[in-house]
Amino acid sequence: MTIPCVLSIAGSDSGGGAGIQADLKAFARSGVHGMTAITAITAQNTVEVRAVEAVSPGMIKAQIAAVADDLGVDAVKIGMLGSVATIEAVAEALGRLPAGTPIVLDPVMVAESGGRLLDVDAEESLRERIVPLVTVVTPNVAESRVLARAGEDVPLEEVARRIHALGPGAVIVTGGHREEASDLLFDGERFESIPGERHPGGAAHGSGCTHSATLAAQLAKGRSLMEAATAAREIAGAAVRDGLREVGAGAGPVNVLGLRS
Ligand SMILES: Nc1ncnc2c1ncn2[C@@H]1O[C@H](COP(=O)(O)OP(=O)(O)OP(=O)(O)O)[C@@H](O)[C@H]1O
Ligand SMILES: Cc1ncc(COP(=O)(O)O)c(N)n1
Repeated sequence: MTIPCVLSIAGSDSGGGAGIQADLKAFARSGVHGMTAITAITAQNTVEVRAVEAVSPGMIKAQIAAVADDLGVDAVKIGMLGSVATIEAVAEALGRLPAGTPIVLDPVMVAESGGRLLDVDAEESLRERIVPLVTVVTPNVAESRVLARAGEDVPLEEVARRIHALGPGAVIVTGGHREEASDLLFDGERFESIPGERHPGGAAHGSGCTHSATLAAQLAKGRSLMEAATAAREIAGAAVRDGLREVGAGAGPVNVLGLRS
């Protein structure tokens, strides 16, 4: 039996809580081989994003082609993209992957600590160039309202419908910032609520990255969208519950591998 190979196209978090670093831990948790195409390097900790440096579009495309040409890509997770130039490079590279490769997009916009991770002028490119290409997009509530251009008065179901109309296969609005912490899945026909316990005392820096990386890993393993979404909710929730509250002065990193010394 060959192990699935899953590619994360995302930014590096020097604090190890989110981004590429979270994705590799989540891939290991789901028992797949993780590969990376780094889009940007952030100088970041649990309190703030101090600096961001984009990787060149040519180097991003080269990383994706290098792994696709040799190891093969059974699923993709996309996280921080940052700028219009990066979005163009990633859209081009995705077009060269075999048709039907599952692609999960976590539309990262702002870090939990508040720093911007997507240029405001890149929101439209994300909507037009990436969202229509993906199998499933996993915004949190705030990101879903930006993607759908919907204010607070629009019900979440309608927000999900508007995002689906942009062209992805499905939408999962994640519930970390909702009172009941349940995720909402819309596949274009039906809504499914994916419930789970809320862990208010946990540590949630990297929860969205962990969720989307787990979703990609589970799809690479051949799970259905509902099975993969259920596993991603469970694993991300447990990673928040077991999160490293004592690490850093801000929101501590999630702990998807259940590490304790
Ligand atoms: N306090 C919590 N208790 C239980 N589950 C949580 C909690 N916070 C987040 N989750 C779960 O983690 C996953 C990610 O959700 P969330 O809405 O936090 O994403 P996000 O805001 O994009 O995360 P991030 O800010 O790390 O990018 C979802 O499945 C969500 O239900
Ligand atoms: C490189 C990178 N990618 C994604 C996030 C979002 O994660 P969070 O919202 O938990 O800060 C981040 N902070 N840094």
